[in-house]
Amino acid sequence: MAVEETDTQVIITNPSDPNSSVTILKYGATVISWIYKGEEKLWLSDDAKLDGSKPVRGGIPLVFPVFGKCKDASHDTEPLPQHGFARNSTWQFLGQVTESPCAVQFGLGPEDVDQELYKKWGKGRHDFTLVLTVTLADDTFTTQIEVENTGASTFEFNWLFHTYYRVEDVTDSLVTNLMDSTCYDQLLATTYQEKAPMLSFHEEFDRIYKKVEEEKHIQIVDKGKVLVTLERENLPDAVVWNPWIEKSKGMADFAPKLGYMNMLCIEPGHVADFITLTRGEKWIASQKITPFGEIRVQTDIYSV
Ligand SMILES: O=P(O)(O)OC[C@H]1O[C@@H](O)[C@H](O)[C@@H](O)[C@@H]1O
Repeated sequence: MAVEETDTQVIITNPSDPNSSVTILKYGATVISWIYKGEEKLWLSDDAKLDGSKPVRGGIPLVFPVFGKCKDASHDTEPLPQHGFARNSTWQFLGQVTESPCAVQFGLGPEDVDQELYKKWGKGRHDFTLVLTVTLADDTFTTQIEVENTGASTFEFNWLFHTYYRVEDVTDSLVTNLMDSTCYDQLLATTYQEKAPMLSFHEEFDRIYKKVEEEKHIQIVDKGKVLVTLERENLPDAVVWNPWIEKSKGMADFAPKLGYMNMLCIEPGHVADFITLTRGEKWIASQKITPFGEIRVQTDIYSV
């Protein structure tokens, strides 16, 4: 069977390759595993809580309606906790939508969110439907989100696929095609133009790359081999994050303690500013991940 549902999760197996699968936890509609040809591609902490007691440390947590903690006291999302409420709500499994490639959907509405938490967003007046579509094709894995404003009040939101990739050694990993983008370094609280043709990782890293052109495919490269080619639709910003030693030590659900060496987050989103949806409007965005590729150098000046 290509799609198997248990009380807590949904597993998709590629009918043409039993060694390729995706596991999605209903809690947060969090993808917790993507195995391609027998190899796990996502990082999941050994101490990640999968029982709904806190957002999952690893996989692909979903960030909505706010990225980080909103610092603007007058904004609707300001009372919400870091990264909003989608990652810590149990989504409804809507079923399989296509057979080949195999795709499943999950839905979230205000009724699925802890009411105390939900009311922190615009005093509970925003009505919305989120539909997540997870598609496992032979050589690609796609997560797509549709946000619909089903209420009378206009709302503003951020979206982010907080994707944790598994890497062998992060100090050997390079990230391409962010050169020339405007970057906000969250650790230094400064904005500058990225000049490095490839990013490398030797200390804590927490940056938001803004308005990265859709034609640019962000890649993770390890010793000349492309581990990930990431295509984005409607997701102009990309957060690149590694907590390194001290920060990961401070996270109770982060294990093993040297796990920061084996993970790298590349998080496509719309976070540098808010998306506005008026009554009845829909917004759709997706990330498509290919676990290989040719190295492509795409700068603002030339593309190979
Ligand atoms: O611990 P959390 O809430 O899952 O957040 C993890 C990280 O998520 C990243 O997206 C942020 O840029 C970091 O600043 C943050 O530390």
